[in-house]
Amino acid sequence: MKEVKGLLVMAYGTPYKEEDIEPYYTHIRHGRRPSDEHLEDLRSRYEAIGGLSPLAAATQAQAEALCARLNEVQDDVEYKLFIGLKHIHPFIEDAVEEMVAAGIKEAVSIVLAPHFSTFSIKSYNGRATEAAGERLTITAVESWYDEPKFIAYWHNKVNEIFDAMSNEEREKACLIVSAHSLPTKIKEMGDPYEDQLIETARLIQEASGVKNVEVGWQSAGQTSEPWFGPDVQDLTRDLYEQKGFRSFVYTPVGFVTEHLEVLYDNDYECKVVCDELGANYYRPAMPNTHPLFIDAMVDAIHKKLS
Ligand SMILES: CC1=C(CCC(=O)O)c2cc3nc(cc4[nH]c(cc5[nH]c(cc1n2)c(C)c5CCC(=O)O)c(CCC(=O)O)c4C)C(CCC(=O)O)=C3C
Ligand SMILES: [Fe+2]
Repeated sequence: MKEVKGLLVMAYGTPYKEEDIEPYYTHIRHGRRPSDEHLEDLRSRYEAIGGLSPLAAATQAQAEALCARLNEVQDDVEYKLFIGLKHIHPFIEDAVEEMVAAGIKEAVSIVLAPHFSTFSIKSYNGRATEAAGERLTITAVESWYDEPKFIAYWHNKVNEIFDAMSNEEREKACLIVSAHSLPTKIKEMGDPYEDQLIETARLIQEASGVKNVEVGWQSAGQTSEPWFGPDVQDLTRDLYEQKGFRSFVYTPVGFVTEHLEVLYDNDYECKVVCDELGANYYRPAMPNTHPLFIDAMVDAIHKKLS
């Protein structure tokens, strides 16, 4: 009989219904309730993308596709899927309890976010191992931002857009590669997050041959401490004015699906800036369950386990 192992897929989580927004936001804020104003702001952003986020369904689909593919490409292990979310049920701790209850002794985990940071991946993995204790062993994939098939997914998408432009448009077009901003203080703790995004951008540029590539940050929190910048909206204005770019192609590679940050911060906010400037806005489809993307995560898992 095949050995059974747990596949723990972790992701951010999103409200399932309107009433979930407040506890969800409170959880993100480490238990401190957001002000009515902040709550209303978040509510209106979900409303602007059509109610709630497609993230819950997308996470489920990605996790199932990953598990199915892992079981398809090898014969030694039977992977059983468990989904654990950071800010809403089923929480990471719930998934670990389910694994224990299912008699799982060994699991491999992966987070549906490509870049490592102490604020993101480290905290997901810490919660999983803490919950597991001595009861099961979890081997964690820490990052996969440079997986060749992940880069291939993005450079194919980018090339499709740039190839469809006229030569004239292409000369004045810029690719903006971005991730969720984080407080810059993480750098003092030796956090690789910023360098990993810069490396993703370099790899996409190298593979695609696109001439104009810039790194930007998005969705920064509203606190007094400094966050990574430039913000993608300010960057768009500066590039338009200072470098004369007239078309912008946004690849929010720190995310893997069309959720609030992409649908609002890119497709609404960046689009508004482009419209104001009279520049062209492009945002290729997110990876979702694209085979190249799923296989990139399969490769990352196999490398980790080898
Ligand atoms: C690094 C990172 C990722 C990528 C890595 C990963 O995926 O783990 C990520 C993803 C996501 N973040 C998401 C949602 C939110 N993040 C927030 C707030 C924050 N995120 C942060 C960091 C990150 N976030 C931080 C440092 C804050 C400030 C916290 C504070 O206040 O101290 C807030 C509060 C309101 C606001 O600021 O917008 C919301 C609603 C959704 C789901 C969207 C949907 O529902 O479709 C997703 C995928
Ligand atoms: Fe977030």
